[in-house]
Amino acid sequence: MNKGIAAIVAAGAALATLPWLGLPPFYESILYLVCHWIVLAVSWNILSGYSGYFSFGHGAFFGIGMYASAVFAGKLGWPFLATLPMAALLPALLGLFIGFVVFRVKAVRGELFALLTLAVTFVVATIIINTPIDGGPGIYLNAVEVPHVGPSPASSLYLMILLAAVLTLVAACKVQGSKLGIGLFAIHDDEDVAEVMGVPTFRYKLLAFALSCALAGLAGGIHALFVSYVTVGETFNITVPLTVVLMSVLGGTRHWAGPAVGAAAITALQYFFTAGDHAVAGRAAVGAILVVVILFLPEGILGQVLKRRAAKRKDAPAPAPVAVPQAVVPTASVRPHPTAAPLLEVRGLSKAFKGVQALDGVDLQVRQGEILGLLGPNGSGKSTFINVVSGHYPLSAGRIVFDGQDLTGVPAHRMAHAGIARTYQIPRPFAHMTVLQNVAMVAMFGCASLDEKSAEREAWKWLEFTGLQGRAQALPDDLNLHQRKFLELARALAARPRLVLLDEVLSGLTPGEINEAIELIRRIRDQGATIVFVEHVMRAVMALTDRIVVLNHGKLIAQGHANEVMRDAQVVSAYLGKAAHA
Ligand SMILES: Nc1ncnc2c1ncn2[C@@H]1O[C@H](COP(=O)(O)OP(=O)(O)OP(=O)(O)O)[C@@H](O)[C@H]1O
Repeated sequence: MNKGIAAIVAAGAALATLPWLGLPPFYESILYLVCHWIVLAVSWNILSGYSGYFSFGHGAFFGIGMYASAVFAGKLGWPFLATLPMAALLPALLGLFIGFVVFRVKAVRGELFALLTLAVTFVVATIIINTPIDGGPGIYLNAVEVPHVGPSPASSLYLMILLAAVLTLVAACKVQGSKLGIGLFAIHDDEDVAEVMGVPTFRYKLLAFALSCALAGLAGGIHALFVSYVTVGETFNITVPLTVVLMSVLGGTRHWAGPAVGAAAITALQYFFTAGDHAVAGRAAVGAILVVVILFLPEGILGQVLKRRAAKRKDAPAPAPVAVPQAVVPTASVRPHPTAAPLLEVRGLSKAFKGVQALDGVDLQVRQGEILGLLGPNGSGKSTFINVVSGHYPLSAGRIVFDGQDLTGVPAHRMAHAGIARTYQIPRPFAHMTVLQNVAMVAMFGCASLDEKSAEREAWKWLEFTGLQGRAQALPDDLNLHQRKFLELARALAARPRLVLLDEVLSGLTPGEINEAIELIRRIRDQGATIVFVEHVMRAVMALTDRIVVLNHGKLIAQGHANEVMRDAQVVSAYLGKAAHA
């Protein structure tokens, strides 16, 4: 059991003794509310905080849970405990359905997802009030027997919500520490890159959404019995989503415990002011605190504490350098045989953007073990080629066959699993992950598919290889361009790919840095990787490539040995005049 889960279980066990301590009922009722909001805020955070998909529909899932228990126990006479699985299942199914439709559409991210989920709340409310589920008058649960979990009905309700809070916290903690959590954090920072690095983004978002909805529904089911009278007006309003967002932002969304801290703080504050008959002042105080937190602690209370601790760790001496592993010691050069089998074969590859034919029927083979230079004037389609072959963009026509496997139209994460890795011309690291985490996550999700510990070891190896080991705990924003480019390289290599697509890794580097990078690329090939190399720096092209192909207006106009291709009249007129000045 990890430390977080042990702490949650220990705290839960201690709080479970409360009903037998003979304390005034006041404690149970305030703790009920704290646990209630912990379930709602922490469950919301599993999707929205971790992956950045802010949902304003949490009220709908909570409300469906309430109505599930109200209908099954209040109207149909089910024993209350038997209604709770339904209270969790029904919102989870709705979440899966919404996610299945919405998560496929790239345009529905950010504020559109928030608005869409808010709209779901009103749609669900309208259906419930206009059908026999409620029909208007609300549902009474006075006659429903409270399960005898504790010494009194109030303490039984408290114990049930306490158990739900423990479950929710354990789930959030487990998710955060798992591959799912790391994938969700990557989605948060850059979903397209996460997919290209091997994260099955669609599946992960669906899983997180379903879990988040199920836990909100569970809180709703218990709350139906707590309030004992359920109405649409009181259930499906903006209060639940707004409150959980505020609690999570206050506590911090990047840690499972953040929303729990926010939930405890805001509930206690509101209770304090309400008990003193100053409810309005209480709301104003909560609002003022939030303004201060958003302005001065954008990562929330817990986020700030963790940041300070991380900063202290960064100041600590760097861990002893890892021994340079065997794999990075240059071996005898693995030059491709001229008749080596093609690792990648594209046929009729085309990509059209609105009004622009970026790739137009490109046929190309990349042989096992070669460094293929991809050249062409600006706008000729080189980056688009990499974007299409790595799955970043869907192709418009053509076929992609990799190692005999037809990868046409498969999602980008499957291309990564098959062994294709890439760098971005403008580095796109995951901004909230350290350099080490950026590289380790690719070792977990890419072709290597390592477990967390092995992935970290692998990441150290590539940081050592690229000379970034001293910056392992830095955030990408703290790196200069040279280091960010090498981070891109380290990430691509940590996947243990069979084909590496390098998109202008040398642009913007000084001559000394270019020499270093050329040496590095040689060493990558010497380990057996096949490389497609987009570059304008001609001396690097001449020094590194076995073969080059030249694109112009999305069409392949020449291919062969660099010396021959450079003399081709079409290449000279389309590209070389310009390249000479690059
Ligand atoms: N996302 C996009 N949306 C619309 N048009 C695009 C997009 N990406 C590329 N293009 C267009 O496709 C064409 C090819 O662009 P691409 O970036 O592949 O060229 P390139 O050869 O890599 O150029 P450079 O050397 O400047 O990087 C250009 O006309 C470009 O404007």
